[in-house]
Amino acid sequence: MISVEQALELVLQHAGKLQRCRQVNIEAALGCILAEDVVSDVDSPPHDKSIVDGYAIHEGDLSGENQLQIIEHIVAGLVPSRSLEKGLATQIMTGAPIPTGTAAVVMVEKTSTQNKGDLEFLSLTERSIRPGQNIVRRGQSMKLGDVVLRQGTLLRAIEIGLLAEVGRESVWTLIDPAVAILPTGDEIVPHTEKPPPGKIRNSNSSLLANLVMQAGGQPAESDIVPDHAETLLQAIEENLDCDAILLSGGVSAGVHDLVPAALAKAGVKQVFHHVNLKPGKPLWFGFFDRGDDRPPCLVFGLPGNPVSGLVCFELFVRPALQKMRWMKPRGLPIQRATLTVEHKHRGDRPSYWPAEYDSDSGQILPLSWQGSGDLRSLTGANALAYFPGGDRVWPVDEEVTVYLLPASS
Ligand SMILES: Nc1nc2c(c(=O)[nH]1)N[C@H]1C(S)=C(S)[C@@H](COP(=O)(O)OP(=O)(O)OC[C@H]3O[C@@H](n4cnc5c(N)ncnc54)[C@H](O)[C@@H]3O)O[C@H]1N2
Ligand code: MOO
Repeated sequence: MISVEQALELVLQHAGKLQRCRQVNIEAALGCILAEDVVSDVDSPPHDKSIVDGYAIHEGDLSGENQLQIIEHIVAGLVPSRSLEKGLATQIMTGAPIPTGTAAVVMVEKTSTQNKGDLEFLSLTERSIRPGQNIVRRGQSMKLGDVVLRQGTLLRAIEIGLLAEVGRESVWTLIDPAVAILPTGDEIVPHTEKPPPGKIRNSNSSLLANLVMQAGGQPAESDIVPDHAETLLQAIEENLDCDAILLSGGVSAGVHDLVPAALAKAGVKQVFHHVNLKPGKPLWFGFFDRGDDRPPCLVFGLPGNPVSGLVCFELFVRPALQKMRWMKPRGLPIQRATLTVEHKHRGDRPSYWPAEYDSDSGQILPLSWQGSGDLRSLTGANALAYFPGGDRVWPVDEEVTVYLLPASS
């Protein structure tokens, strides 16, 4: 049986960068991948500006000893109309353009003013003022024509703010990977129904669809596919145009585990079946060549047990979606953490055990978990703790590797 590392390498060998793009308004671009280089149409700041509320002064007055005559008050949105000379000062607000002849700006807190008739005078309490103090030069953070965002960038709030700063109403972005979700099994009923004896609700479609969305994909949930070879084949064929298909169930050794045979019949080429991990061992992976310039449709036969499906998604599907979206296929972030309780590991398979990670203390608590069908215990999990294969007692304070599950905010 291949290892997790070998399986991931094979998955990534077959995952290709998607190329189809669409234009979106920047208001709707959060989480999208930028498909163009973005160039600034302005200098930022657009003028030499003050970074404090205060007074602009001339280089002849940098000693701070002279009393200066205030000649103008520049509030936000105004531009100075008079140049500075020795003995003159202009009141200026944060962000306002400085008058020509300005050598430095002194913060208002380091000044006092005095009226003499119609005239207003400024005294400075600060001495030996540094030339250029409190001034940011035009174009210091970006210049007209600079490439400010590169193709392939994930658009977060920060990048969208920058798009607004360079005047973009819309941008070209990558179309999210289309991911079909096919739940299989005669025992599965829609989650909106009360399951009769022997049946179980379909929780995997909701779980997987939301994992896909969290990973930047566009899920399409299909109806439950019964354990019937022809129906299964048809459901697979209908979805081969997608960028990926996630089947759930029917990949282990049961009499109704029809998925591998149906995939072969649909022309999906098997790359591997079974990976040395727990939970998730029966994972099936293959690809379908779509016969055009698009990368192949990746097909994952996920084990039916919800936690097995979740673990396989995080270890293999997430990195594949990252690669499709031009990102580094890093998968989940990894940390080292110390165990808060002893953990007994049994079995040859390396395990990914649901756990609660505390980033403040760097500690990890493996949860009391009843196995791959027990999704309920994972409501307290924010991580998977990794234990290599082999029977071993892991003592308190021993360091282990943990994979951090994504938070939705
Ligand atoms: N003889 C063997 N039996 C099993 C093996 C094995 O190697 N040899 N592997 C076990 C492991 S490990 C797992 S994991 C499961 C996975 O089996 P399948 O992928 O074939 O999944 P099913 O048998 O169809 O279902 C397993 C389990 O999950 C429930 N399920 C299925 N679909 C859904 C759904 N959409 N929503 C919620 N729950 C679902 C299903 O009812 C079963 O309880 O096989 C072991 N057996
Ligand atoms: O992986 Mo099964 O993956 O042990 O439940």
